[in-house]
Amino acid sequence: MGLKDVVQRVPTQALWGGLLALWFLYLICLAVYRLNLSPLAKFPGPKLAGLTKWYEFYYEVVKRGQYQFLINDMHKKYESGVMAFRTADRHSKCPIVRVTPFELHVDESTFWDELYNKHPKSRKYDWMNGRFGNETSIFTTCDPTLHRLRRAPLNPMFSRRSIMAQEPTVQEKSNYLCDRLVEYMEKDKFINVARMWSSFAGDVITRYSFGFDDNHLGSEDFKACFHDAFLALSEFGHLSLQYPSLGTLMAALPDSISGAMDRELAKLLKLQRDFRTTIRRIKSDMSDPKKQPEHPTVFHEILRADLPPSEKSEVHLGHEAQTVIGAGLSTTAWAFTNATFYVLHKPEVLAKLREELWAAIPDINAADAFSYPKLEQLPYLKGVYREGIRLSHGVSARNPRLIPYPIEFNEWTIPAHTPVSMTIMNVTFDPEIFPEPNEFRPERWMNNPRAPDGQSLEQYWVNFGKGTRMCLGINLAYMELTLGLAHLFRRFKLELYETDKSDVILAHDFMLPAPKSDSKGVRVKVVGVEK
Ligand code: HEM
Repeated sequence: MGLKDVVQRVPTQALWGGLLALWFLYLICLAVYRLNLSPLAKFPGPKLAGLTKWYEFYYEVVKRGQYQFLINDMHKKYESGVMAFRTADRHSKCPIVRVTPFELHVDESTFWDELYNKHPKSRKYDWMNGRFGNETSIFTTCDPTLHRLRRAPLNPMFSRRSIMAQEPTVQEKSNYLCDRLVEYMEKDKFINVARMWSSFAGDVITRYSFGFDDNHLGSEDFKACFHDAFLALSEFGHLSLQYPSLGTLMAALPDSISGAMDRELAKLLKLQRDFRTTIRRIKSDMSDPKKQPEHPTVFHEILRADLPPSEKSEVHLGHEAQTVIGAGLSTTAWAFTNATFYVLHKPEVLAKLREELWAAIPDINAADAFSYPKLEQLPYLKGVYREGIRLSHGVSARNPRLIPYPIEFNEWTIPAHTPVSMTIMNVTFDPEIFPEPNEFRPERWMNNPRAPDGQSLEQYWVNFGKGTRMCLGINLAYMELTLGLAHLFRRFKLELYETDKSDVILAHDFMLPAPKSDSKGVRVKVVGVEK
């Protein structure tokens, strides 16, 4: 009698009962393994987090981007035992906790350099990189060798020298933004600041990527921008991390159905298709000298680079376009929004900024009035945009790395290949390094400041990441923020309109930071033009 005969003779009910029992047995063994036998079982943290990823699911998906806040609480709640190298206040804090069955999280600012800078062979965490539907881009490529290959043609396009050549575009967009502000003043209408800066940053990076832009700055109330669409995508990311096929499913749905489900997400899905169409067009135009852009663009250069054909496919370059444009737009616009809000919220900051800008730009019509080489030297302006970036976080989510050998951390040995994450805000809001971290204080960046351990404060300037995976667009971000803020505050008098701190403070971590969900946005009115 074969297995088939045995199965046929067993009553169906008993068969299902047996399968269920086996499944329960499997779950019990899994629980025993995860809580007692796994190499991570010795690390502190809630039992539920060590048992199942449903714990994270609940806080990220159901409670909408709350897990990072809970992780911060875990560090306060759990005792690590031996701890003795920071101030007394920190001794009670456990710097390492287990946040899922497979991942550890560290909250110890001095460890940032170790995790992100000292192990070039570390990889990103595959599980975390499927959330945006752009899994072959440089941001989501986990393997360090493949990442190096993909990043190599992009690095020269974002060097300081190449970005200096983009100044005319940033000046043109800044001037256009100012023309639009006059329009709003004449109509006495408020402006949604995040959408305005999103249009600005989006037009700049799209122009540099492809040689044209969609003129979001010219759209009514800046509504054409992708601010809300990228936020919708990043919230959806929490769900598609747990169920990766959902992203593929959404992308396969007709626009009418995805649009009915989530208008902003549907806009983003359409954008993904538009990116592929643009890449296809650039590719087919490559051999026609009449169809070449006047200035080098990111994607023309990648297509000219000596790379394997797979690295020039429409799908891969579509992913790369989504990354470059999405990363260039959302983070920069939110830093701008925070800087704009806090400058207007703190009269003493506005006064100091105005004093510096008026001294540097006595005549706004002079040929070099807003020249970048001049304005990038202004220390207070630099402090303003740095605080805008710091308080806006850049990326609010934890960012894991897997190191291919065991590493030591305090009294702990972290096993090889364990996903270990840290979170930018834990460093940039560390009160020992950034006293009164919630305060917008441009002065903290002036006169070569030092951290309490004697190191330059630059060591803890981690909003752009560190090491080989550090932000590609840092030079462009600095130029946009310097010029955009200088034009805005030198040329206009502005007032906040029905806006307070709760419109910028982080309330949801969707990987991109988001304020309270009923925020109407940071809004301003233009109340005067400066001469
Ligand atoms: C204030 C503005 C910005 C902030 C705070 C910021 C922050 C970051 C952070 C934290 C990362 C992740 C680093 C890591 O994984 O360790 C990153 C990566 C990246 N950023 Fe930015 N970014 C900004 C502006 C820009 C701009 C303007 C661009 C335009 C090209 C850009 C393009 C990228 C790209 C392509 C990556 C992926 C790099 C890689 O994995 O190799 N970012 N950025």
